[in-house]
Amino acid sequence: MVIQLRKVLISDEVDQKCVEILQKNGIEVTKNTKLSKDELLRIIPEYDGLIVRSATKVTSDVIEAGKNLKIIGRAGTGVDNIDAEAATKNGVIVMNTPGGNTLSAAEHTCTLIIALTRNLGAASMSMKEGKWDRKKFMGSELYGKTLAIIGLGRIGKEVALRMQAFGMKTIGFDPLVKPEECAAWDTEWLSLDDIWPQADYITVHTPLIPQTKHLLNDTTFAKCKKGVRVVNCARGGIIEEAALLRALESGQCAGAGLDVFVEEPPKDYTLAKHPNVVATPHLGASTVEAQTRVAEDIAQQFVDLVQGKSLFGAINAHALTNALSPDTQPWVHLGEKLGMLGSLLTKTLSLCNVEVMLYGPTLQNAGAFMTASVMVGYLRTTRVDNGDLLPHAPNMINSPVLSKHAGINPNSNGLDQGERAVATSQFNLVNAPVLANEMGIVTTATYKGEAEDNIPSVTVALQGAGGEIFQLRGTVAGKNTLLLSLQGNCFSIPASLGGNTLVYRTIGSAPISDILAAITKDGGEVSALSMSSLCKNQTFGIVNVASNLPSTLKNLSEVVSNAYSCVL
Ligand SMILES: NC(=O)c1ccc[n+]([C@@H]2O[C@H](COP(=O)([O-])OP(=O)(O)OC[C@H]3O[C@@H](n4cnc5c(N)ncnc54)[C@H](O)[C@@H]3O)[C@@H](O)[C@H]2O)c1
Ligand SMILES: O=C(O)[C@H](O)COP(=O)(O)O
Repeated sequence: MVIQLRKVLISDEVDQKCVEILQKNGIEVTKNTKLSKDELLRIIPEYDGLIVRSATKVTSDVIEAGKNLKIIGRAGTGVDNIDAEAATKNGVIVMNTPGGNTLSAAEHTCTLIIALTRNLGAASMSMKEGKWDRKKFMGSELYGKTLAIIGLGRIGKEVALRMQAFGMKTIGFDPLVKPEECAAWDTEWLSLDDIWPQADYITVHTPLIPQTKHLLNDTTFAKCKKGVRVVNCARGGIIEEAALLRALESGQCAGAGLDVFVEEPPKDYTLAKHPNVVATPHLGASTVEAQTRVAEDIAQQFVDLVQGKSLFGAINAHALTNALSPDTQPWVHLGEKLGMLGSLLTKTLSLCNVEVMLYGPTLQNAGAFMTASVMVGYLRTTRVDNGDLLPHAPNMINSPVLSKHAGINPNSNGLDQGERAVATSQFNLVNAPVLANEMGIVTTATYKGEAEDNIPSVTVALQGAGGEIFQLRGTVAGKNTLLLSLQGNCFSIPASLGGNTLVYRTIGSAPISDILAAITKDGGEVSALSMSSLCKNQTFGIVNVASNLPSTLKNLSEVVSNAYSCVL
């Protein structure tokens, strides 16, 4: 999958370095940070790429309107303002810049902890009002206190290291970090239930996901020490705002440092205005250094992706890992072509399993992209044929997905009579695995070592609901994609897969001269024909057509059992 980016829109305040790097690499850039939602919807079809921070809400309607959109870049960490599921289904890569603002966010968290413990916000406000109130703002030391860190990832770790310098004991919880890992940076891993009663300070550094939403609520506040102080520099909603207000009012919570809010900007400022709250307007990443870093990172990541060098930062393109190098491109094309052929030749199969078997060391790590590319080809062939049927039987599960993504009216039976080969290009390595899964198709890839004939190759087994299996085997020679066998029927001279192609199956054998004559009568000009061996009383043929594809296969259909035309 070669990604071409001609035009990129930057719709949030991103450092100018981003523009410079993209332009230097031949990408046209528009920066407009004042777009309304309607304006964004109107202009997004012009762009291949979109770069945002947290202000632009990249909702499913924006993604669907972005007909040319290939990538959405987040100059920062959190991607919760981007509908990543909609992006995946539409084949759009979502990419962030992990780590670019870690230090700034960690420093801001530490600032909030320190500000809380010495009443900095309120004391400073009172000075501005001309007051000299020393008694009111008695603070407490951090030395010897326990800081609980929920989420021991990049920022959590940096906060621990910094607050240890104040003599704080750091404890924490993270389901994905092992106790020995955080012990290496002097942080004790504890369960949440063990954490609540021990913590003097709690800081959260997780994404906002169902498991972390309202992690601190009435119940968990009640388990904490009276006078616990809390900090949220991660995402609004990890600490339930209403519960926090109640805990502040009752004194169960002595103070809160908040950089993020459920609604930004908040409609209701009650929490921010509370005397025991230090609040900032989502400033964790707002430093010159972090903004320069994330701007450079996202631009360079775009350029590296276009140049096929790296997929760093992509969060939804698992199948693209290992798929970018020029050496793998012919294999990706082979997968697509085997998927298309398989789809054509198994019209009545209600597909439920696809097994991709990989032979030869070059394909050892190719499972994800080969499976995805087979599914791309399979799904794209929905409308390929000589115009009569969908090649795979639609069912309750797959038809809405197929219809939507192939642009077919779900209320019609599929194609209009006479409709010709039209591959749907919406399918790509990003969305095909997800859509296949949604259609109830289970895909597996297995590396099998060397093939018996030592040819590096891919065998695809398509299995229907009744257990019937259709197998295709192919290989790559240089940039050429070749078919080695269909259903075990071998092509002694591998069939070249590419361009305008006719595919046929005969029961028993049929004279080549009759087949060639029929194609000529149908209006096709044959440039090559490869015929398989006769096996299980059938043969297959692949015909490369030099002319346009014939508009009818009437004559060919009279001498073979099945005939199809497609563009491979
Ligand atoms: N305020 C800001 O300006 C600002 C700046 C940068 C990042 N952030 C936010 O900070 C948060 C952390 O960022 P990061 O770069 O450290 O991310 P990260 O991915 O490095 O770390 C997040 C950690 O949370 C852990 N986690 C997931 N579910 C959990 C759960 N149920 N309980 C405990 N831990 C859980 C993960 O395992 C991971 O280790 C994100 O929400 C990010 O959006 C905010
Ligand atoms: O997740 C992030 O990177 C931070 O929340 C920063 O958001 P911002 O780019 O809008 O400042």
